[in-house]
Amino acid sequence: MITTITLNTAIDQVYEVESLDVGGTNRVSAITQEAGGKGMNVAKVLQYLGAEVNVGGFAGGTNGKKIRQLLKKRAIPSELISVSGESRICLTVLDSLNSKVTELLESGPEISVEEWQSMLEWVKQKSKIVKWFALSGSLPKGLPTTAYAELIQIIHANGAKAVLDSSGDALRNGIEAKPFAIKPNEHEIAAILGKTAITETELLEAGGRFVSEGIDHVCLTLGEEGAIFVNQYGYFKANAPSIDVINTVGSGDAFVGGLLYGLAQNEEISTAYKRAIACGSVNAMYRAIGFIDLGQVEVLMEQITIEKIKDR
Ligand SMILES: Nc1ncnc2c1ncn2[C@@H]1O[C@H](COP(=O)(O)OP(=O)(O)OP(=O)(O)O)[C@@H](O)[C@H]1O
Ligand SMILES: O=P(O)(O)OC[C@@]1(O)O[C@H](CO)[C@@H](O)[C@@H]1O
Repeated sequence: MITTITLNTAIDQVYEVESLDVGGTNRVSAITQEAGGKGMNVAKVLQYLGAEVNVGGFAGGTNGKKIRQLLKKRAIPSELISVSGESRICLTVLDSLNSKVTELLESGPEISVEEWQSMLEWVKQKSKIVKWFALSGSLPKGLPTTAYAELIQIIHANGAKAVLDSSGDALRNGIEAKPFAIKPNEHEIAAILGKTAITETELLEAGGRFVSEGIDHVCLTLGEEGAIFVNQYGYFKANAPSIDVINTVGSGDAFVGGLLYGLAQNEEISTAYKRAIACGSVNAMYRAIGFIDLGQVEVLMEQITIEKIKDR
């Protein structure tokens, strides 16, 4: 069993328009609606891969009710904690003519101290029986920036492992709790290092430092450029396959899904890395967020090469 936790769940709505006219009237040609927030996408991908998965997080109001319904429709078991605030809607607008993706993300509900305590207690109980966790996404208002660090400490205390995918202070503090794996993109790493841009050398240095500090797998995603991996055996670089891109939103989550699947199955690590990249790329080939086609994943895995840059 793998549990994904999304503290800021969402209804992910995707609108496709022919050519987005900012400030004008736009007619929507296609709509998809899904339970969203990063951990939900990780769970969808894990389910496609055939893993046993369940989801935790906060959900409130009519949007929270809808999120539960959407999960039920997909037969993804959910143990969301009810909150008094309203869960958010995240809107992605796909401009098909200009191949542009625009995201409009609500900030989500404010979480009370009591609601956060319920989450800590839930994770305490859950990590006694579940070995693998994905902790994904932004923190809703009301939570301390140490929220992921607190969850990781509880998960570790029970001998379970966590993969963290967040940004800003939540990522910086989460890294200090030494999760089993992290998956920042290059911009997220640059931001926590106080930079606006980052070179490959700086990325490698940061990855090496995180591994020295106790993180087993540092996975730095580079969009169409693939990913850099740092682990106890060295520094590696992998290409992303060449694809026809429709919507890259959720590719990072699909990557985490593929990685977690491989780690939980105790796969050869290079296979798990290739699966992660392939899942991210396949997600980008479809309009829906967190959709993968298993056959496509297998095909793309064959097109990925992992090259060792240097030893550690
Ligand atoms: N244009 C692309 N072509 C091929 N593969 C892609 C492309 N964009 C993303 N991917 C795949 O998805 C993986 C994750 O992408 P990316 O680095 O954009 O993650 P991210 O920024 O966390 O994404 P998001 O936050 O939108 O979920 C990449 O490592 C790559 O395998
Ligand atoms: O505000 P967060 O949690 O950082 O990101 C939210 C979000 O953009 O991330 C997913 C794509 O990765 C979408 O499902 C969702 O809308």
